[in-house]
Amino acid sequence: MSKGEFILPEDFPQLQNDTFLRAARGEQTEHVPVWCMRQAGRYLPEFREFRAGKDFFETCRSPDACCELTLQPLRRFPFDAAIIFSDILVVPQAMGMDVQMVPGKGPTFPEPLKEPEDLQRLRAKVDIAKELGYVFQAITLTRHKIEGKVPLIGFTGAPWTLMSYMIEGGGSNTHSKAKRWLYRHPEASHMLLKMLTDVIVEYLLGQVAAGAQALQVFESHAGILGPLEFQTFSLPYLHDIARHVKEKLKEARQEVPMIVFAKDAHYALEALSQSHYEVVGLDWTIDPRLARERTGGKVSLQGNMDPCALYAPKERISDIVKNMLEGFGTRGYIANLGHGLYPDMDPENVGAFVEAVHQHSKQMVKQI
Ligand SMILES: Cc1c2[nH]c(c1CCC(=O)O)Cc1[nH]c(c(CCC(=O)O)c1C)Cc1[nH]c(c(CCC(=O)O)c1C)Cc1[nH]c(c(C)c1CCC(=O)O)C2
Repeated sequence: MSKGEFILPEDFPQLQNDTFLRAARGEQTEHVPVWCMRQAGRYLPEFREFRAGKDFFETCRSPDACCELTLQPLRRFPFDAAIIFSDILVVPQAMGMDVQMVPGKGPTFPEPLKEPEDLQRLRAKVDIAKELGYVFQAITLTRHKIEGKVPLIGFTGAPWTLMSYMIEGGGSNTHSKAKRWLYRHPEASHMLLKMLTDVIVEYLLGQVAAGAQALQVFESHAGILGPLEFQTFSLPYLHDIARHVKEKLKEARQEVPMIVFAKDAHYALEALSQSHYEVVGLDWTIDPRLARERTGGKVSLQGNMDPCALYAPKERISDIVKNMLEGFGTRGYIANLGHGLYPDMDPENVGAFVEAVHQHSKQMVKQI
């Protein structure tokens, strides 16, 4: 696929269930759509079996494997959307950094960025089609193989979250190495965030050209910033991403809803609801009614059941879901967890969550 060449929607099987897309646009649907972050993941025995003995990023680079892993959860549960199997750390790889997934430890950068001079190690101009073409191929293949059952979501990490990984070199409790840059090297920090933003915009446009029907931007490390730091080092870049992606899509007469998930960013709810994203994703620490109030009906909301509620017995899950639905209401709402599924979660309880969302929301819609 050459740059700027758009595959026409009619090339793909027709979409049969558009509840997710309609809810993202703020419309009333017959039932509340539901999907789960990390729905393609280790809680599924078939996922563990398929991934066994294979390197994580090798798997990410195989379009066939990504397609299979994306489809696995759909064979079990009536999810209303699929998310392409990949990882946010393919972007730092595309910029020239080595990233490995170490079993039991998680993502690891053998040579993280230490000082501003290290920015010179990054590719100044990234050939997105060359470096990340495998993700685009995975999306196109999956969009065909999904046979129009549900929409396919593409995604990226947000600049601050990626920057923090690139400097920390892996997971961290304090993120103090990355935050040190913000306080000590603000100019170099902005330089890096801008570089990431440029790559991310092209990457997301490539995903849409390849067939992604919605885009989610993961600012997973928002909560580690305070309000002022978020306003300075995260929000402007989240804005720029949505603005530039939408501008380009408009030129190509395409419309794709965008979701921003800034985990633990309570303080930024109002700002996020005015940041050009159709949907704001919420973690479980925010009360649904309060979130509606603070976002003032400007955006659709997505979330936000505590993933750990899936450890509860099924009847209790049903009650928790009912309560959540009553808090959010059924219009302009996409049910999800407040973060990803954990590997030790019981697939049966995930099924109970999905069923409870559909069942309770259908009842509620009938009573409107
Ligand atoms: C921070 C982050 C990463 N990756 C991602 C984020 C943002 C979301 C969040 O806040 O969790 C995003 C991501 N990672 C993965 C997906 C696939 C789609 C889906 O959600 O189903 C998505 C959307 C696959 C994956 N990415 C990863 C797995 C598990 C590892 C495996 O399959 O071997 C999956 C299914 C690995 C990964 N990748 C990353 C981490 C922290 C880990 C876990 C490491 C561990 O616990 O050992 C970085």
